[in-house]
Amino acid sequence: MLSPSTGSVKTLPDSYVWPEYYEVYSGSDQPSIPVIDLMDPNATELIIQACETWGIFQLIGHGIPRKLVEDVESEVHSLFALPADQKLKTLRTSGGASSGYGNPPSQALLPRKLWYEGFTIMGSPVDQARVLWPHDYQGFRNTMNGYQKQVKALVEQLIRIIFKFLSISKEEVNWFDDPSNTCNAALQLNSHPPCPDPTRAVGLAPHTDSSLFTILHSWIEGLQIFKDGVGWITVQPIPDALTMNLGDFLHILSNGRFVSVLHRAAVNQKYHRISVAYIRSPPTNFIVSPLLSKTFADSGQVPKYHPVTLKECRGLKAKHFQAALSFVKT
Ligand SMILES: O=C(O)CCC(=O)C(=O)O
Ligand SMILES: [Fe+2]
Repeated sequence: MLSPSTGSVKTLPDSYVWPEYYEVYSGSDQPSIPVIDLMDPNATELIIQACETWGIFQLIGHGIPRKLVEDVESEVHSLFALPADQKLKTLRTSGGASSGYGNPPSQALLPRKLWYEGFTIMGSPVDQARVLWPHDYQGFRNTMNGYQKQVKALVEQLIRIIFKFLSISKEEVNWFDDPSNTCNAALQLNSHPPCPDPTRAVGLAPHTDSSLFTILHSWIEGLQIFKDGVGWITVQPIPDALTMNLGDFLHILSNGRFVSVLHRAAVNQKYHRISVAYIRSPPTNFIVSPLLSKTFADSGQVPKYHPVTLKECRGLKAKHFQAALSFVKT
């Protein structure tokens, strides 16, 4: 996590200097991430194709108003602009509240510090908002609740499209519509202030998400994805688009057919970059197994992964980080 003085430093402190430099592909033939209009009559085929070849796409025509996204961005800036000791009052602790200020769990396994501050919201943000703004928390709470509600409906629409293609029946995913499953979605707010030496610092280290699906928004360039055969590619923000990236659980459910995209966040010298990720996962203890029949009759019916729960997957990630999925492979 960034220390209180980091915002004003002119030189990158050693603890933030990464040994490895991630070159980004800059050829003129750089393939571009699919942009899909949800109102397109062929949206389903385009989404499935993007899931199979990229594991990520940008979505327009999704119906979430620009004004709401702008309000979220503005509330998130106000949150990270608060004094450090105020933010630290909501610090997430192991075994404590799962909402609040803190580092990604992977930080402990990384060789250097991330140029990063994060804030996680599970369920209603009201308790943390009250601590951060004791006299005026309603604006933050209402905006975040409003965004969570709309983005949740959008994710569910997309997951339904994907489940239908995978021929997943209602019984197989009875957890998906269960109203008591409120804790399998998180709003992850990410902040990367301007950095004095962005090529040697890392905002978020390369990772895949332990989710079914993540919906991301940022106005500022910084998200990069790894494409086999090409290398690291920058995702160019498009006005009004939301970025959809698939996580480990759709990869496992599809028996490896859908890509769980490797991605990272780069930082820059000029702008304070904010990103907002809505992360939708299966319930913590629900066992996910590859689906072998029906849609993928051609894939040889050999499961590529053992059945696994989110809890187990998180445990493996906390121990082995990006090597985690190799422990679930058959
Ligand atoms: O900041 C970004 O664009 C990526 C964020 C991300 O990967 C995450 O929150 O898991
Ligand atoms: Fe991510």
